[in-house]
Parts: sequence; structure tokens; C-alpha cells
Amino acid sequence: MDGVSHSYGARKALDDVSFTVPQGSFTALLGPNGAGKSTLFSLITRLFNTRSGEIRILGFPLRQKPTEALRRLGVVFQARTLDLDLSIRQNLTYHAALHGIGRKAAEQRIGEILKNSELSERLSEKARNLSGGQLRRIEIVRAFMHRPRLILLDEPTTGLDIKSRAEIVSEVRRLVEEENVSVLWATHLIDEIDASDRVVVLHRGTVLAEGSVEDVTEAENAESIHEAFTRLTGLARPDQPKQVETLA
Ligand SMILES: Nc1ncnc2c1ncn2[C@@H]1O[C@H](COP(=O)(O)OP(=O)(O)OP(=O)(O)O)[C@@H](O)[C@H]1O
Repeated sequence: MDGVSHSYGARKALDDVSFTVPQGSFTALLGPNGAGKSTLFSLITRLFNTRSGEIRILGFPLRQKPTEALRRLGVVFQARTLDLDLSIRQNLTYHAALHGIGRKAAEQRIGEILKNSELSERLSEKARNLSGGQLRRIEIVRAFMHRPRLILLDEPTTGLDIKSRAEIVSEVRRLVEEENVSVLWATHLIDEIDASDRVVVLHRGTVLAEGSVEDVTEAENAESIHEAFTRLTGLARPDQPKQVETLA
């Protein structure tokens, strides 16, 4: 992503944003509420057109080669998007069909992704029987169905309990490793970040830092990524006390 800006009327939500998600990496897009994370995702998924700057997915420019770029992309949006009246299997196979994947291949792929998971026993059940955390996990399976090379997740653990959050983070990390896929994980929760991750710190539409957890922490002369984030975004500064509540 290179020099991307976006405004809603007079309000600038993204200002000259550039960063990369290296192949096979787990990159956390870390930013407090209102940083511009969802706007960025709307541009990458082409819900909005990119009017300034350029977004490339696996080298394919989104503007000139949208089909090539988007077929390599999997997305888990913040809002829930499963059909609760359909079975879990139907939710997954219908989505696979949109990508030209037949029923048999879809079944095989579901088995592959859900191996060793208790959810593989529940494929015939209606989605509405599942808990919030389980629904999220199925949405993640769905995003992986067509073997994308880059997965976007927009605050995927919002509203979930600690156990479900941990399950989701570790499931996505497992898939990143097994499938050598890249992940861009938007979050404002620092405890979801692992020492081996890359981070992009976004604040008020601007990238304040990008690199490994270690590099970003060192560059800020901080003891931890938590402290580095606090310093970068100024959340703990006494002159900006109102923003403290947005810190995870
Ligand atoms: N449709 C819209 N119209 C006007 N302003 C908007 C719109 N959507 C977002 N904004 C503004 O753009 C800025 C970035 O918002 P965005 O939703 O991208 O941030 P975010 O990091 O995803 O925050 P959150 O975690 O709260 O979803 C904010 O100032 C927000 O108020």
C-alpha cells in the first residue's frame, strides 16, 4: 500500500498511508478507535474506490487488476455475516461456490481446515446454534476456503470472552503457519500481539510505526510494545486524558 489517503467529506480518515504485509507474516494493524482501520479495509476490499495512492495485493494493483487481486484475498469483517438459518456446511459450501469451488472440493477443504476441531462434528447444525466465538471461527474458515494468499481480519475478537479470543488468535496463527498465508489483523488490543509479529501502528489516519515488535519497541526506547504504542499514540499523556479509555 503506497501513499493511500481517504476522506469522508472534509474529514480525512487516512493520510498518505504506506506499509507492506510480507508474505507469510502475521501483521497487526494496531490502532485505537477511529484510527482508520475499517476505512483501510474498505479500500482494500474495494467497498470504496482508492482515489489517491495505490494498493497492491500479491503484486496486482487493485485499481488496474481488481479480479486478479481480489481472488487472492480472504476477509473477515467486523460485523457478523453468516446466515443463521443455514447450516454451517451450507454457509461454507455456498461461499465456496461463489469462488467456483464444487461441493466435493469444498467438503474436502472444510475437513482440511477444521481437522482436530470440535466444529467439524457440527457442520449439519444451523449456524444460530453456535456461540459468538464459534461463529467467528466459521467465518474464519470461510475466509480460508478459496486458499487466499492474504487474509484481512477487522477486529475479529470484538465482543468475545477471553477464552474464545485466545482460541481465535491461535487458530489463525496455526493457519498462517500451515498455509503460508499472510494476515493483516486489525486490532486495538495489544495483548493479541505476539513477539514474532509485525506491527503497523495507525493513529488518526497516519502510520506512526512499522516493523517487527522488537524494532518498534526499540525505536521508541520502550520496555514493551504496549509502552511503545502508548508513547506513539500519546494515549497516556496528561495533556490528552480523554483518550485513555481507548487503550486496550
Ligand atoms: N461513513 C463515514 N462518514 C464519515 N466519517 C467516517 C465514516 N466512517 C468513518 N469515519 C471517520 O473516519 C475516521 C476513521 O474511522 P474508521 O472506522 O476507519 O476507524 P477504525 O480504526 O476502524 O475505528 P473503529 O475501531 O472504531 O472501527 C474516524 O474519524 C471516523 O469517525
